[in-house]
Amino acid sequence: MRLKDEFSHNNDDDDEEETKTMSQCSIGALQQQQKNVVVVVGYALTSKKVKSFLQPKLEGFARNKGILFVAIDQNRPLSDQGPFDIVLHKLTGKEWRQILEEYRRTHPEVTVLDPPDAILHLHNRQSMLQCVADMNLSDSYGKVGVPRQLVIKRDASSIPDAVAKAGLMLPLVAKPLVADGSAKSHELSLAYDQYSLQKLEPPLVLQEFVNHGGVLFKVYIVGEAIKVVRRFSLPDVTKRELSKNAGVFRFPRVSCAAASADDADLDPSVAELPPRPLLEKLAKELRRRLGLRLFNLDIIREHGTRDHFYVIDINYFPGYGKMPGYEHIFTDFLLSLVQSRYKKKS
Ligand SMILES: O=P(O)(O)O[C@@H]1[C@@H](OP(=O)(O)O)[C@H](OP(=O)(O)O)[C@H](O)[C@H](OP(=O)(O)O)[C@H]1OP(=O)(O)O
Ligand SMILES: Nc1ncnc2c1ncn2[C@@H]1O[C@H](COP(=O)(O)OP(=O)(O)O)[C@@H](O)[C@H]1O
Ligand SMILES: [Mg+2]
Ligand SMILES: [Mg+2]
Repeated sequence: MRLKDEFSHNNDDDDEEETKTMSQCSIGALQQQQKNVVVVVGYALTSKKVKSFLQPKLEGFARNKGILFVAIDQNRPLSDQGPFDIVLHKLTGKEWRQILEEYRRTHPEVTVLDPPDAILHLHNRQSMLQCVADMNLSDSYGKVGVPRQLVIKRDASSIPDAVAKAGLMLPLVAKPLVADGSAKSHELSLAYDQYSLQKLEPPLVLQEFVNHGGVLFKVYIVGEAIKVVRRFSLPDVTKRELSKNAGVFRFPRVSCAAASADDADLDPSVAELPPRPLLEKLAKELRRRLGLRLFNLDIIREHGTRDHFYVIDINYFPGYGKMPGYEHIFTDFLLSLVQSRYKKKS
């Protein structure tokens, strides 16, 4: 951990002023203004993410706790910037991953949230859920699995046969195999009959649709902290609807809407949050298996059951701005990271 005094930058007695980079100067200047800085967080985020995550309430909170957020300039070498205690990022692309890997190698003292290869694991909707399937979590609080699914790499005409062979039940949710955050990766459809499946565009994952009463739970994880919220989701598909409908229908991003289902008048058996001990266990194990500290899960309860849950999606560095109390949780987490490093050293 960098303590207050180590941070103060005295320009007068610095002979190497000319070799100092712009970002070091500006961090120094910011530190002058913010005397109690203990943690410097470099961030590389999309402009959308900066807007939703780095809200004034977070920056204000952080400032009071001695945390300074500094934008990483992607046009300059990362090593010339900082010094950072933590690097926070959500950018895609091989080039960026290589930059970060190199930086992790040369700056082991910096906590990079999170390792690029661990994030990559979530960019494929098959590997994303593998950890949950392997875990086979089942205890007195409930059971957590993943919907049955099939990966189609190519050749849409083979889908009806492949689905029949695998014994998947309709309706099916068709999801692009790649989940890299692009608009296309969020284009999902619901398929009511086997033959229309030929219209889909591989590579994709075909997942059994699980009726869940139109409500899903978003479980946000920030290190060891967990926060759960309710969101509206797709309504149940009845047997009657299934027999009457045919075709493949694109559906919008229902659960991403800002409207939370937390205050809605819902059937209590649908609205009841998953048991806390079950989520604690799931989150702890996923943190370990995925090697990630910043992610969320979309989890649904099979309608008509009390404790059968399915994880349908895992997202890296999700929309924390929508998580109630994120400014407290996130700043505490950042401080805890630096404190645990400091403890390890002493
Ligand atoms: O922007 P938001 O707040 O809607 O956040 C998105 C997430 O919404 P959520 O927190 O689950 O409500 C969203 O979650 P879903 O995939 O919609 O479940 C994703 O995490 C999305 O990131 P990406 O496009 O997959 O890279 C997130 O988008 P980015 O902010 O990372 O671009
Ligand atoms: N297997 C499923 N059963 C029921 N609903 C699903 C299933 N998979 C996805 N959904 C619905 O589709 C939405 C988007 O799917 P998701 O896998 O979360 O993709 P994205 O990464 O685009 O958020 C979910 O929030 C949920 O409403
Ligand atoms: Mg989702
Ligand atoms: Mg997702």
